[in-house]
Amino acid sequence: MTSNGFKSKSSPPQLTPLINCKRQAYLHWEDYFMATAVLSAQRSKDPVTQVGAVIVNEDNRIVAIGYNGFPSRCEDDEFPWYKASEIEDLLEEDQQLDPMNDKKMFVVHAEANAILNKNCANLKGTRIFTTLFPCNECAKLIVQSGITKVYYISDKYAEKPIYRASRLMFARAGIECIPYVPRQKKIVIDFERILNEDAANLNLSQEMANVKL
Ligand SMILES: O=c1ccn([C@H]2C[C@H](O)[C@@H](COP(=O)(O)O)O2)c(=O)[nH]1
Ligand SMILES: [Zn+2]
Repeated sequence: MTSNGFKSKSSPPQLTPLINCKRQAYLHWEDYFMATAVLSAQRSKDPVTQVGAVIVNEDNRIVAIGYNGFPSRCEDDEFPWYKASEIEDLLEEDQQLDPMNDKKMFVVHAEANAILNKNCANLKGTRIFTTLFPCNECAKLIVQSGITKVYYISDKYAEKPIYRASRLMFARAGIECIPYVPRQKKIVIDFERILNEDAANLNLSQEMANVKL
Protein backbone atom coordinates (compact mmCIF):
# COMPACT_ATOMS: atom_id res chain seq x y z
CA MET A 1 0.00 0.00 0.00
CA THR A 2 1.35 3.47 -0.87
CA SER A 3 1.18 6.53 1.45
CA ASN A 4 -1.94 7.85 -0.38
CA GLY A 5 -3.82 4.61 0.30
CA PHE A 6 -3.70 3.20 -3.25
CA LYS A 7 -2.34 -0.23 -4.05
CA SER A 8 1.17 -0.04 -5.52
CA LYS A 9 1.55 -1.19 -9.11
CA SER A 10 3.12 -4.62 -8.97
CA SER A 11 5.03 -5.97 -11.98
CA PRO A 12 3.21 -8.68 -13.95
CA PRO A 13 4.00 -12.29 -12.99
CA GLN A 14 6.84 -13.87 -14.91
CA LEU A 15 6.25 -17.13 -16.77
CA THR A 16 9.00 -19.26 -18.21
CA PRO A 17 7.75 -22.43 -19.93
CA LEU A 18 9.91 -25.42 -19.00
CA ILE A 19 9.83 -26.94 -22.46
CA ASN A 20 8.87 -25.66 -25.90
CA CYS A 21 6.19 -28.09 -27.04
CA LYS A 22 4.66 -25.85 -29.70
CA ARG A 23 3.33 -27.84 -32.65
CA GLN A 24 5.82 -27.46 -35.50
CA ALA A 25 3.63 -28.53 -38.42
CA TYR A 26 1.26 -25.57 -38.23
CA LEU A 27 0.20 -23.77 -41.40
CA HIS A 28 2.08 -20.57 -42.14
CA TRP A 29 -0.03 -17.50 -42.86
CA GLU A 30 0.44 -17.42 -46.63
CA ASP A 31 -0.18 -21.14 -47.11
CA TYR A 32 -3.26 -20.72 -44.95
CA PHE A 33 -4.60 -17.89 -47.15
CA MET A 34 -3.85 -19.61 -50.45
CA ALA A 35 -5.26 -22.91 -49.18
CA THR A 36 -8.44 -21.03 -48.23
CA ALA A 37 -8.58 -19.64 -51.79
CA VAL A 38 -8.15 -23.18 -53.18
CA LEU A 39 -10.92 -24.45 -50.89
CA SER A 40 -13.19 -21.57 -51.93
CA ALA A 41 -12.59 -22.49 -55.60
CA GLN A 42 -14.11 -25.87 -54.83
CA ARG A 43 -17.49 -24.10 -54.53
CA SER A 44 -17.32 -23.15 -58.22
CA LYS A 45 -19.52 -25.01 -60.70
CA ASP A 46 -17.36 -24.03 -63.69
CA PRO A 47 -16.41 -27.39 -65.28
CA VAL A 48 -13.17 -26.02 -66.76
CA THR A 49 -11.62 -23.48 -64.40
CA GLN A 50 -12.51 -23.10 -60.74
CA VAL A 51 -11.11 -19.91 -59.20
CA GLY A 52 -10.96 -18.87 -55.54
CA ALA A 53 -9.82 -15.56 -54.07
CA VAL A 54 -9.12 -14.40 -50.52
CA ILE A 55 -8.35 -10.83 -49.43
CA VAL A 56 -6.29 -10.27 -46.30
CA ASN A 57 -5.58 -7.10 -44.31
CA GLU A 58 -2.37 -5.95 -42.62
CA ASP A 59 -3.32 -7.81 -39.42
CA ASN A 60 -3.53 -11.09 -41.35
CA ARG A 61 -7.30 -11.11 -41.06
CA ILE A 62 -9.36 -12.46 -43.97
CA VAL A 63 -11.68 -9.61 -44.96
CA ALA A 64 -13.14 -11.05 -48.16
CA ILE A 65 -13.55 -14.31 -50.01
CA GLY A 66 -15.07 -15.37 -53.32
CA TYR A 67 -15.18 -17.84 -56.20
CA ASN A 68 -16.40 -17.72 -59.79
CA GLY A 69 -20.12 -18.24 -60.21
CA PHE A 70 -23.30 -16.80 -61.61
CA PRO A 71 -24.88 -13.81 -59.88
CA SER A 72 -27.31 -14.47 -57.02
CA ARG A 73 -30.74 -15.63 -58.15
CA CYS A 74 -29.35 -16.59 -61.60
CA GLU A 75 -29.79 -20.34 -61.31
CA ASP A 76 -26.79 -22.55 -62.09
CA ASP A 77 -28.92 -24.87 -64.20
CA GLU A 78 -30.57 -22.12 -66.26
CA PHE A 79 -27.36 -20.47 -67.50
CA PRO A 80 -24.65 -21.99 -69.71
CA TRP A 81 -21.49 -23.36 -68.13
CA TYR A 82 -19.66 -23.52 -71.50
CA LYS A 83 -18.21 -21.13 -74.08
CA ALA A 84 -20.12 -20.54 -77.31
CA SER A 85 -17.10 -21.81 -79.29
CA GLU A 86 -17.10 -25.11 -77.38
CA ILE A 87 -20.57 -26.09 -78.60
CA GLU A 88 -20.07 -25.14 -82.28
CA ASP A 89 -19.79 -28.80 -83.29
CA LEU A 90 -23.11 -29.62 -81.68
CA LEU A 91 -25.06 -27.16 -83.87
CA GLU A 92 -27.24 -28.38 -86.71
CA GLU A 93 -26.46 -26.93 -90.14
CA ASP A 94 -29.30 -24.42 -89.98
CA GLN A 95 -28.51 -23.38 -86.39
CA GLN A 96 -26.65 -20.14 -85.60
CA LEU A 97 -24.10 -19.76 -82.82
CA ASP A 98 -25.76 -17.57 -80.19
CA PRO A 99 -23.20 -15.38 -78.38
CA MET A 100 -25.61 -15.29 -75.41
CA ASN A 101 -24.94 -19.00 -75.00
CA ASP A 102 -21.62 -18.38 -73.29
CA LYS A 103 -20.62 -18.45 -69.62
CA LYS A 104 -18.49 -15.33 -69.99
CA MET A 105 -21.67 -13.27 -70.40
CA PHE A 106 -22.80 -14.21 -66.91
CA VAL A 107 -20.02 -15.44 -64.60
CA VAL A 108 -18.94 -13.15 -61.76
CA HIS A 109 -15.21 -13.68 -61.38
CA ALA A 110 -13.75 -14.88 -58.08
CA GLU A 111 -11.79 -11.67 -57.41
CA ALA A 112 -14.82 -9.49 -58.21
CA ASN A 113 -16.99 -11.61 -55.91
CA ALA A 114 -14.42 -11.31 -53.13
CA ILE A 115 -14.22 -7.52 -53.53
CA LEU A 116 -18.03 -7.27 -53.51
CA ASN A 117 -18.24 -9.53 -50.44
CA LYS A 118 -15.75 -7.54 -48.32
CA ASN A 119 -16.65 -7.24 -44.64
CA CYS A 120 -14.74 -4.01 -44.01
CA ALA A 121 -15.04 -0.38 -45.09
CA ASN A 122 -12.32 -0.47 -47.73
CA LEU A 123 -9.52 -2.68 -49.04
CA LYS A 124 -6.63 -0.18 -48.94
CA GLY A 125 -3.30 -1.88 -48.24
CA THR A 126 -4.70 -5.42 -48.46
CA ARG A 127 -3.33 -8.45 -50.33
CA ILE A 128 -5.28 -10.77 -52.59
CA PHE A 129 -4.57 -14.50 -52.84
CA THR A 130 -6.09 -15.92 -56.01
CA THR A 131 -5.76 -19.31 -57.65
CA LEU A 132 -5.69 -17.76 -61.17
CA PHE A 133 -3.88 -14.62 -62.28
CA PRO A 134 -6.62 -11.92 -62.53
CA CYS A 135 -8.13 -10.91 -65.88
CA ASN A 136 -8.21 -7.27 -66.98
CA GLU A 137 -11.68 -6.63 -65.51
CA CYS A 138 -10.65 -7.99 -62.12
CA ALA A 139 -7.35 -6.11 -62.37
CA LYS A 140 -9.27 -2.83 -62.74
CA LEU A 141 -11.24 -3.60 -59.57
CA ILE A 142 -8.10 -4.67 -57.70
CA VAL A 143 -6.30 -1.44 -58.61
CA GLN A 144 -9.29 0.73 -57.75
CA SER A 145 -9.84 -1.00 -54.40
CA GLY A 146 -6.36 -0.16 -53.15
CA ILE A 147 -5.14 -3.78 -52.97
CA THR A 148 -1.33 -3.67 -53.04
CA LYS A 149 -0.18 -7.26 -53.67
CA VAL A 150 -1.48 -10.08 -55.84
CA TYR A 151 -0.42 -13.65 -55.00
CA TYR A 152 -1.46 -16.16 -57.63
CA ILE A 153 -0.97 -19.84 -58.51
CA SER A 154 -1.97 -20.44 -62.14
CA ASP A 155 -0.94 -18.10 -64.94
CA LYS A 156 -2.22 -20.38 -67.69
CA TYR A 157 -3.60 -17.51 -69.79
CA ALA A 158 -0.53 -15.24 -69.47
CA GLU A 159 -0.13 -14.82 -73.24
CA LYS A 160 -3.72 -13.69 -73.87
CA PRO A 161 -4.11 -9.91 -74.44
CA ILE A 162 -6.62 -9.68 -71.56
CA TYR A 163 -4.00 -10.92 -69.11
CA ARG A 164 -1.24 -8.83 -70.62
CA ALA A 165 -3.49 -5.83 -70.02
CA SER A 166 -3.80 -6.86 -66.34
CA ARG A 167 -0.03 -7.02 -65.99
CA LEU A 168 0.33 -3.60 -67.56
CA MET A 169 -2.22 -2.05 -65.18
CA PHE A 170 -0.65 -3.71 -62.16
CA ALA A 171 2.81 -2.51 -63.19
CA ARG A 172 1.64 1.09 -63.70
CA ALA A 173 -0.31 1.09 -60.44
CA GLY A 174 2.69 -0.28 -58.50
CA ILE A 175 0.93 -3.49 -57.53
CA GLU A 176 3.30 -6.35 -56.87
CA CYS A 177 2.39 -9.67 -58.53
CA ILE A 178 3.87 -12.70 -56.78
CA PRO A 179 3.72 -16.25 -58.19
CA TYR A 180 2.83 -18.27 -55.13
CA VAL A 181 5.40 -20.73 -53.83
CA PRO A 182 3.87 -22.81 -51.03
CA ARG A 183 5.98 -23.81 -48.03
CA GLN A 184 3.83 -26.88 -47.57
CA LYS A 185 3.36 -28.67 -50.89
CA LYS A 186 0.35 -30.68 -49.81
CA ILE A 187 -2.48 -29.85 -47.40
CA VAL A 188 -5.00 -32.63 -46.89
CA ILE A 189 -8.44 -32.25 -45.38
CA ASP A 190 -9.34 -35.72 -44.23
CA PHE A 191 -12.69 -35.61 -42.43
CA GLU A 192 -12.62 -39.38 -42.05
CA ARG A 193 -9.37 -39.29 -40.09
CA ILE A 194 -10.67 -36.53 -37.80
CA LEU A 195 -13.89 -38.45 -37.11
CA ASN A 196 -11.97 -41.69 -36.52
CA GLU A 197 -9.56 -39.95 -34.15
CA ASP A 198 -12.51 -38.52 -32.23
CA ALA A 199 -14.13 -41.94 -32.01
CA ALA A 200 -10.84 -43.50 -30.88
CA ASN A 201 -10.39 -40.81 -28.17
CA LEU A 202 -13.93 -41.39 -26.98
CA ASN A 203 -13.32 -45.15 -26.74
CA LEU A 204 -10.08 -44.55 -24.85
CA SER A 205 -11.69 -42.26 -22.28
CA GLN A 206 -14.54 -44.74 -21.81
CA GLU A 207 -12.04 -47.57 -21.28
CA MET A 208 -10.13 -45.46 -18.75
CA ALA A 209 -13.35 -44.62 -16.91
CA ASN A 210 -14.18 -48.34 -16.76
CA VAL A 211 -10.71 -49.14 -15.32
CA LYS A 212 -11.19 -46.55 -12.54
CA LEU A 213 -14.55 -48.06 -11.55
O1 LIG B 1 -9.81 -13.15 -63.33
C1 LIG B 1 -10.48 -14.18 -63.51
C2 LIG B 1 -10.52 -14.82 -64.74
C3 LIG B 1 -11.38 -15.86 -64.95
N1 LIG B 1 -12.18 -16.27 -63.93
C4 LIG B 1 -13.15 -17.34 -64.17
C5 LIG B 1 -14.17 -17.07 -65.23
C6 LIG B 1 -14.51 -18.42 -65.76
O2 LIG B 1 -15.52 -19.00 -64.92
C7 LIG B 1 -13.21 -19.20 -65.57
C8 LIG B 1 -12.39 -19.26 -66.86
O3 LIG B 1 -12.94 -20.22 -67.68
P1 LIG B 1 -12.09 -20.83 -68.92
O4 LIG B 1 -12.99 -21.88 -69.50
O5 LIG B 1 -10.83 -21.39 -68.35
O6 LIG B 1 -11.82 -19.69 -69.85
O7 LIG B 1 -12.44 -18.49 -64.61
C9 LIG B 1 -12.11 -15.68 -62.69
O8 LIG B 1 -12.83 -16.06 -61.75
N2 LIG B 1 -11.23 -14.66 -62.52
ZN1 LIG C 1 -11.54 -11.61 -63.81
